[in-house]
Amino acid sequence: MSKKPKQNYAWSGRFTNKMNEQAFEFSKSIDIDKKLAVFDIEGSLAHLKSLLKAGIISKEEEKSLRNELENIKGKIRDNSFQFDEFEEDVHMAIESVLRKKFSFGGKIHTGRSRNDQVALDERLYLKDATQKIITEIQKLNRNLLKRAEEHKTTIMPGYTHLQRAQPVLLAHHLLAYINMFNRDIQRFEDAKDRINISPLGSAALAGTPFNLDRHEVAKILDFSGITLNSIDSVSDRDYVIEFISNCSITMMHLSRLAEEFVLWSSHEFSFIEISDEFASGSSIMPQKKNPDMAELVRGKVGRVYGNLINILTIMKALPLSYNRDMQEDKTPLFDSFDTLTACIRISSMMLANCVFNKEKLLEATKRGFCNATEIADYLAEKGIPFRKAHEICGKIVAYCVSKNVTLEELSMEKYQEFSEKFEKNIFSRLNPSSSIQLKKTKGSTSFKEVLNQINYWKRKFRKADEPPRKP
Ligand SMILES: N/C(=N\CCC[C@H](N)C(=O)O)N[C@@H](CC(=O)O)C(=O)O
Repeated sequence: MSKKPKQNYAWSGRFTNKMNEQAFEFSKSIDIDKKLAVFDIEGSLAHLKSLLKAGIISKEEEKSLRNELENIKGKIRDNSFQFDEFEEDVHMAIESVLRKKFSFGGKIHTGRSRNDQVALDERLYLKDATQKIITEIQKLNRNLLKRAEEHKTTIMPGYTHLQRAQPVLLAHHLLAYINMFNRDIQRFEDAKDRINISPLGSAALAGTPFNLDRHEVAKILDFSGITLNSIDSVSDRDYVIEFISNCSITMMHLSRLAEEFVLWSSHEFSFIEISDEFASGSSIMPQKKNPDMAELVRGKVGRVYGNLINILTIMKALPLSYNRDMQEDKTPLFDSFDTLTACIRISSMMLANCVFNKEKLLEATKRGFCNATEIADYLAEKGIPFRKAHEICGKIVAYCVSKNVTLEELSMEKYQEFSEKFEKNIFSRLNPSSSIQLKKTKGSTSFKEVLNQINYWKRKFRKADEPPRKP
């Protein structure tokens, strides 16, 4: 005997039969969108005020509904609220409590549709999520700055094409990440302008004949304004796309850091030792210490990129305005937030707890001809056109490769065979520390410039920590 689903229909007037059980299971979203419950209630509380002002509900009705909504909110917060699994979604689940409790409970949905309601809930969720992500990135950047300051004189090879290129300061390398993550913060900040607009009052798509003060509702919910077009209000999911797109860029940056953790912790590099707390072992090979956290961060990028393609595909070619397809936006949205938050936190902890192997980092600058550009620059300073200087230096490197020696090991006579411009001071120039010291351009790896960069970020972070000035 087939089990009849107990569905609570808001549209029972129009329908003779209940929905097929499997169709109901297929289409309900309560298990996913209950994450929006607290935001849904905030929206309903603001809507109540608007209904009261428009004379649609009485003061007493407003009070009873408000108290019940606060009661549900409290239960949701302490996890004791029982979502009715026979309701289709979070909006219905909360509204039905009011409908069941009060004869006037259904008045709450006057001048409102789930179409503007869900857009509102998502925008409220995103206001919160965006600020949380920004805070997590700020913490990561502070950890990066701390490590950079500890290593403001630690020298390492800088790479291009993953080939040793020129000596740089480890601090400089870490500061590069601060710049990347700071741009991520700027992107999330910038998106706030487009999130922070209230769609409530747009109703299903056409607006409502009830005299609802949309600005008042926006003010109560701390939005900076209202959406301009009711059709766009319920059709739009750009804010979800933009958020996941911003998450994807941050994940991409995290994946680059993760990749360097994986490479640098390998025996071949031995630049860092990942703390035991953030590594794992092998069930068979006793010697192994695997950088699993970094690999997982690298791997989870796929989820967030997938979420971006998911939401872009959901929205592609959808006719205006609301379509049920859009219900599918919650999974990629929530997953992107959860995944990114977890990845930032673990990366930050791993970074804070790893040990940089200063000796190995320096040693690596001494092999691989990291100092070859110094020779070309030296000759160019002596008036030889850089192209020619490059060629001379290239020949010296080729000679060293054939003899299996370093640039430091060549004699003065040998240098002069390649160019009479060489003088004794070439040898001090080959030292990685002087290569760093001699850099003059702003933003370069010189000790002075790196210190300037450290101080720049310190000032910036200090300023961000100051309490906002009262107007
Ligand atoms: N079914 C519907 N909207 C549901 C929005 C909520 C849904 N769970 C979602 O997350 O998208 N649209 C109806 C209006 C309504 O139910 O309020 C329509 O336009 O005909």
